[in-house]
Parts: sequence; structure tokens; C-alpha cells
Amino acid sequence: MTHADSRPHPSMADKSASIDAFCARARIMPVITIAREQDILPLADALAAGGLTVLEITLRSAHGLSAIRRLREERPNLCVGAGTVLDLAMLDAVQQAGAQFIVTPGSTRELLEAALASPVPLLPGISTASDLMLGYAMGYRRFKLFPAEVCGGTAALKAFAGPFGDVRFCPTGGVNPGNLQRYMEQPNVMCVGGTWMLDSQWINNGDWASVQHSSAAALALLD
Ligand SMILES: O=C(O)C(=O)C[C@H](O)[C@H](O)COP(=O)(O)O
Repeated sequence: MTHADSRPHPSMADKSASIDAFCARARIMPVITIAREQDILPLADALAAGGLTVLEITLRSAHGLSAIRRLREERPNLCVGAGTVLDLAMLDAVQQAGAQFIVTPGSTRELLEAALASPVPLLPGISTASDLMLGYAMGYRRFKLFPAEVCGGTAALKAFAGPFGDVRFCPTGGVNPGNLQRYMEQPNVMCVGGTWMLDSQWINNGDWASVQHSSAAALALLD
């Protein structure tokens, strides 16, 4: 699966619909950086047992690509996306690995254009109206707001709702159980991303029960 893929490419409307579907399923998207290969399956299983079944696996560690590949092969019921995709080589690599969606922390014309020609939906990161307008002009209507708390949080989301009424966001960066509900109450928020359920001590200790509990507790705040 590369951007030279010969299958018909979905339209931007189809890609937005597919992003809407995985965000609605997720509500909370764990942003996962795998430090040890042995953690991949038990960590994904703990998140899933806590109700989080849409995972963003970052390329911040050497295990990112193999984690995407492995989860696609061995956990077909999960929805597995790639994060921290910074350039075209990474975009290509995560598609080859089977990523079902792609998230970038920011927006470059090169990445936005390449993803237009790809069957895999891209959720580009933005932090300003100008970033957003770069993608908007190419047809993008779904964005990651990053780093959400730093670039204005819910006040920024309310402000963006005026000029960009048809845009929806996945705020990520500084989201936690204390502000989660406030974010999810915004009409232009589809889901949030975060790392608070991935405490490194729990993971290093193999304390999967705490990962599961933290995931389930966060989802319970939204019911
Ligand atoms: O590396 C990327 O591409 C990212 O997406 C960064 C993550 O979104 C943040 O690291 C989430 O950060 P916190 O939830 O504040 O811990």
C-alpha cells in the first residue's frame, strides 16, 4: 500500500467520513510510543480491555513501524493508526506497515499533497488558522489540534468554530482526565488524543491492570 497504489482513491469526503468513524469509535485515542517490543501486545490488549480500541502508534521509537505491522496482523479488531509522521519516507513506511490512518503533529504542503493521493486518511496537525487554511484549501476538513492546551485549548476551538464551521478536531497535547469532558463538550471536537493512560512506570512494570483501569475510568467520564 503506497501512494502509487493502483486502487481507486477515496475522495476527501470519503476520507473525512472514515476519520469520523474511527474518531467516533475512539472518543479517546491513546498516543503510544513503544519503548520495548515485548510491550506491544499486552499494552494494546490492556487498552482494548479498558475500551480503547483505536490506537495511534508513534514513530518516535524504533519499534513504531513493527508495532503497527504486528497489531494489524495479530489484533485485527483494533483500529491502528500511525503518529509522528514527519516526512514522505515515514508516510510511505506507515502505509506499507498497514496503518489505517495517519496523524501528523503539524502540516507541510508536501505531506498534505502526498496524502491526497493515498487511500489512507490523514489527520494533519494544526495549531493556527494559517496551518488550517493550508489544508482547508486542499479539501481537508478534519485536523488534530496540537499541542491543544498550549495553543489555546477549548477557547481556540470555540474561536475556530466561527470561520471554519465545517471543520472538526482531535485535540491532543495536554489533554487529561481533568479537562477531557470540557474538550469533548465542544461541538467541533470528534475525539481527543492523549498519553495519561500510558504511565511509563505501569508499562515498565507490566502493570497492565492500571493501564486498563485508567482507560476505562477516562471513558466512564464521558458517559
Ligand atoms: O508525537 C506526536 O506526533 C504527537 O502526536 C504528540 C502527542 O500528541 C503528544 O505527545 C501527546 O501529549 P500528551 O497527551 O500531552 O502527553
